[in-house]
Amino acid sequence: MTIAAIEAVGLGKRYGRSGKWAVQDCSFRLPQGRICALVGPNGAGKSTLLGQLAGLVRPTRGELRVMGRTPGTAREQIAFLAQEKPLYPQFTVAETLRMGQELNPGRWDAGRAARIVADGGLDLGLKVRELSGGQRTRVALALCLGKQPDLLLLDEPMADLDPLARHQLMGNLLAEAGESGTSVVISSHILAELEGACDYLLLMEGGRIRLGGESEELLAAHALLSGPVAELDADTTVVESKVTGRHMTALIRRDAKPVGGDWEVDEPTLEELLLAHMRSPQAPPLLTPSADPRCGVAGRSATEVRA
Ligand SMILES: Nc1ncnc2c1ncn2[C@@H]1O[C@H](COP(=O)(O)OP(=O)(O)OP(=O)(O)O)[C@@H](O)[C@H]1O
Repeated sequence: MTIAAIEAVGLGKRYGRSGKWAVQDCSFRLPQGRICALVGPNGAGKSTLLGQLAGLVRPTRGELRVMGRTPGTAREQIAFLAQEKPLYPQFTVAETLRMGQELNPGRWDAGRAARIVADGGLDLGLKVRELSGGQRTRVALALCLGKQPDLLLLDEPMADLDPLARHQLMGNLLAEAGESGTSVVISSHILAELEGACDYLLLMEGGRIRLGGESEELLAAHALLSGPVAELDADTTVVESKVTGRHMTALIRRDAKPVGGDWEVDEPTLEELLLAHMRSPQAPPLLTPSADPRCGVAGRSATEVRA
């Protein structure tokens, strides 16, 4: 099997000796070249996991490999855009890019960094402190992509951008990552911006992975039923069901057998899938084979994971 961009087994992080676990028992793989959405409610553990992947937060437990190496020894292969987007306010945009070049000898792609800045119409002579939040995001992203990382980690990068700038920058990011085969993990609360942009998904909640794998496979592993109120088969895994008067809708895990009864059966949208899981913490976790570090064989259908 080729080396995964990320491989985590039993990963955990507890802040302080008696603090609560911010990340717990996380096991998953991210194959190389994927654009992975990392989603989950506030406090789910996304930033902590990204910090671990960047080699900035030491795991309390478990194993973590990035491109086959421990994150601390793979720093030159990783770029991390934290929520705070640390940049030197007194530097101009041009000086910031020069700093990127000097900090990344042998890896820096000046053309790519300049292109990202130019696409935003940014004046290279402006100081960082004179830029808007969205313009700073663009410069920070240029620094990350100019480094030509094998793994790009983005923690809510688009939060301070207007919808048009978000759309534009996401387009830039996907084009640049696609061209270079960079693996990307991007955390966001804006589900609409992830749909269509990401081909892989990790849903976290309470420090644990709830869903992991190819977005299309995860969607295909579920069915959205609607129809008159009726009993579902006892062996059906129901993620969420809602009754309104005599009408019922249910999101279920699909298995090999066809769905019986008089249901109208649809595939859920990504948003429906994620929201139903976030509202239903009792639903069992699900990893597709490519996301399961214990499953060396690709091509099998998604399997439920014992927590
Ligand atoms: N430095 C820290 N010290 C102590 N606890 C922390 C620290 N950082 C995070 N936590 C706790 O760890 C848990 C996970 O936080 P984290 O920031 O990783 O979640 P998140 O999913 O990124 O949240 P958000 O979507 O709000 O950014 C939370 O309960 C938080 O209070």
